[in-house]
Amino acid sequence: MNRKIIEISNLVLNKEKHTILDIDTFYLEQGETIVLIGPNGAGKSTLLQILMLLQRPTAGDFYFRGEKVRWEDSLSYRRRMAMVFQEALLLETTVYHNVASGLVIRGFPKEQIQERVKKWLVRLGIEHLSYRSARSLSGGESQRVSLARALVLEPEVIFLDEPFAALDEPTRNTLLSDLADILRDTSVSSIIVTHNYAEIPVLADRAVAMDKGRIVQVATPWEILTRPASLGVASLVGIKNAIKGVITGYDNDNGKVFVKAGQHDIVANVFTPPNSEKVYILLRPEDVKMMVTLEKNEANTMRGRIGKLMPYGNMFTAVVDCGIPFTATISHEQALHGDLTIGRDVWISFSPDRVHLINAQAITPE
Ligand SMILES: Nc1ncnc2c1ncn2[C@@H]1O[C@H](COP(=O)(O)OP(=O)(O)OP(=O)(O)O)[C@@H](O)[C@H]1O
Repeated sequence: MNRKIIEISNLVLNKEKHTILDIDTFYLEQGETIVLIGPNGAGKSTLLQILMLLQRPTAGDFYFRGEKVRWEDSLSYRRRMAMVFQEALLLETTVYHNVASGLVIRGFPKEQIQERVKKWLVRLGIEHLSYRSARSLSGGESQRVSLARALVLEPEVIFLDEPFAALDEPTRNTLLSDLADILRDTSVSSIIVTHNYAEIPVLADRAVAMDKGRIVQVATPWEILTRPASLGVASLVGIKNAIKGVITGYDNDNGKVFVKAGQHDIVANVFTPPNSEKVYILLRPEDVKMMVTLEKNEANTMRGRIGKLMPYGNMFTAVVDCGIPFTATISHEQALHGDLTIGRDVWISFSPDRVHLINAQAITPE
């Protein structure tokens, strides 16, 4: 059985002599959630518009449930989809009528409308707001209404374009977790655009990274967060250490690669190293441990001085100058008990398992 709900290939969108999108292949499977990331202007929203059949590409194949899309019937496909935007676009009426409106337009019988609207108001925790004017709602409540409006249609695919971007952090976190539960419990397939990589492990079955109108990586959440394919993707997923190095040796039997970075010899446990001598060493700040006293002098342990402290969610990161700067997150204990002072001499350490190497030869400075 073809589990692909949406499949596109060789898709190109040109506007005013510029290529806005150029995508070889992309698909979305039944029940799957894809999180789409990319810098501003990468083409994420434009891709959603094409997948929603709101914009026709210049060229390319587009299949919906295995059948070639008929653009002249775009409305019939759109009725099987729903969209949620960053700003809740609500009608100036009650919450109940906002949620019911799509079903009314589609001519559903009254009892079915009441039943479905109630179900989704309850599911999104907004039943108590049913008779409130949509105008009087907070940002978080409005976005819950937007989600209910989309989900009440029981679409086959739902597209969400930065749905949490305008919300404060606690509101965002509860809504994020509720949405993740809903997406797991229903058979709806979804594509969610975000600039917040922390949403990837909560929501995604697969993550897709775009840049300059192209798809540059498709990966599992774990892969994209720890094994980004390029410096661009690394910066999108919060990798704060991208250190230039040169490969000095290999231990192929044990999957080890030795890299010189500044005056340091770094060990990476990597079975398929990049095909170049010059590399970037990529490391998540969470994988760099900072210590005031040295516990064990293992591989990849070095001495340095705290040069900068920065907020990082509810925590901090320290930039430790070891000849080259390494960014480390600081444990709760260290944050609470005052090990943090700029100028303090510390040790940092990271496991060879956590080191990801990418080719630096292919990267030309912009
Ligand atoms: N109708 C159009 N005519 C010309 N250029 C367009 C048109 N629509 C989009 N673009 C350009 O296409 C590029 C992709 O825009 P798009 O909004 O899809 O990016 P995005 O990844 O969603 O960005 P953001 O994260 O800022 O929302 C941008 O450079 C934009 O200016």
